[in-house]
Amino acid sequence: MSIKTQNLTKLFGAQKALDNVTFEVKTGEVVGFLGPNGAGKSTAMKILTGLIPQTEGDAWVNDVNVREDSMAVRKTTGYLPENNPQYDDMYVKEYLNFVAGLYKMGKSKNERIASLIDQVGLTPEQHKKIGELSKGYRQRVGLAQALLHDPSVLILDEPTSGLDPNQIIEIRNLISSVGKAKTVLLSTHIMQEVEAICDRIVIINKGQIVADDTTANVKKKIGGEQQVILVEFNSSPEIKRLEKIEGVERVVKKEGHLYELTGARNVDIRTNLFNMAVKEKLTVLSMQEKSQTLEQIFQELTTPKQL
Ligand SMILES: Nc1ncnc2c1ncn2[C@@H]1O[C@H](COP(=O)(O)OP(=O)(O)OP(=O)(O)O)[C@@H](O)[C@H]1O
Repeated sequence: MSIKTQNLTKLFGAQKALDNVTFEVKTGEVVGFLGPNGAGKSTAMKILTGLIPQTEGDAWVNDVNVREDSMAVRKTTGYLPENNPQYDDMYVKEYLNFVAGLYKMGKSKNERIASLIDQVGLTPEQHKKIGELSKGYRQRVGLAQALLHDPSVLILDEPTSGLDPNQIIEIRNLISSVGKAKTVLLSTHIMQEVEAICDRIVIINKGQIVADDTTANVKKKIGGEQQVILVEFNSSPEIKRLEKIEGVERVVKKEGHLYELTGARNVDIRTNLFNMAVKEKLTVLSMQEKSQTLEQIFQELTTPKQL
């Protein structure tokens, strides 16, 4: 197991930023850490990288207890903090050299820096001062800094926040490619990001884990009780006729001759719908099951239910 937390709790004064948080990231996995603002993502990441201590519970990176040996953890962990603080007056290479010095990287560092500058796409901007770089390029410097000592574990706090759509895709591709050989825990608010690059998601809300599974399983579990069928006819039958189909609980007419039928999953609505269409001489042009998006699931798990 590359990352493990057990009953991790963090109090800031009276506020519980983390409340008994237990999760694991297996070696080689890319896991998305999701949650609304203030959910506790950055706090958990700071504890995992040894920046702040937990109040209770334990955290391990590569089987090393973070509280017991945070220096050993730092050697095998690359961390991109949320605000990616860097020295604006330093040149890109100068900064990476400085970080390499902190890791006591020795002579190999020049070669490593040159290859990372290429890998993260910093080549055209490598001669600039960090303060002169756009947000996307600053983020690349942050990633290069996190990758410099070739860590086996990467902890990335909102790596694509504030980037334009092209930069988001570039940084995502970069994470995907470096993620092939590393264990990655990345926090994000962007659901597509999780679907695009993560093997699994851990969703946290108000300091507590509310989901921990593969994206597909989370979708199945949360959106699993109901099925939604989109059906298009070549005419517009009355809603009442569709409501009579066995298993259908709700019908919503969409644009044109398109309808959305919702019902319990234990009845095969599609077969019943098809049989009814044949019987009533309705022509079905298309029929498909609509899957719940990760956004809807995230909303369901992290917003208080209306009474
Ligand atoms: N140093 C601190 N002192 C006091 N409260 C803090 C401190 N750091 C974090 N908190 C509080 O802990 C809670 C969790 O914050 P955290 O930054 O971990 O959330 P997050 O999930 O990373 O949010 P975001 O998505 O907005 O970055 C918040 O309510 C925050 O205000």
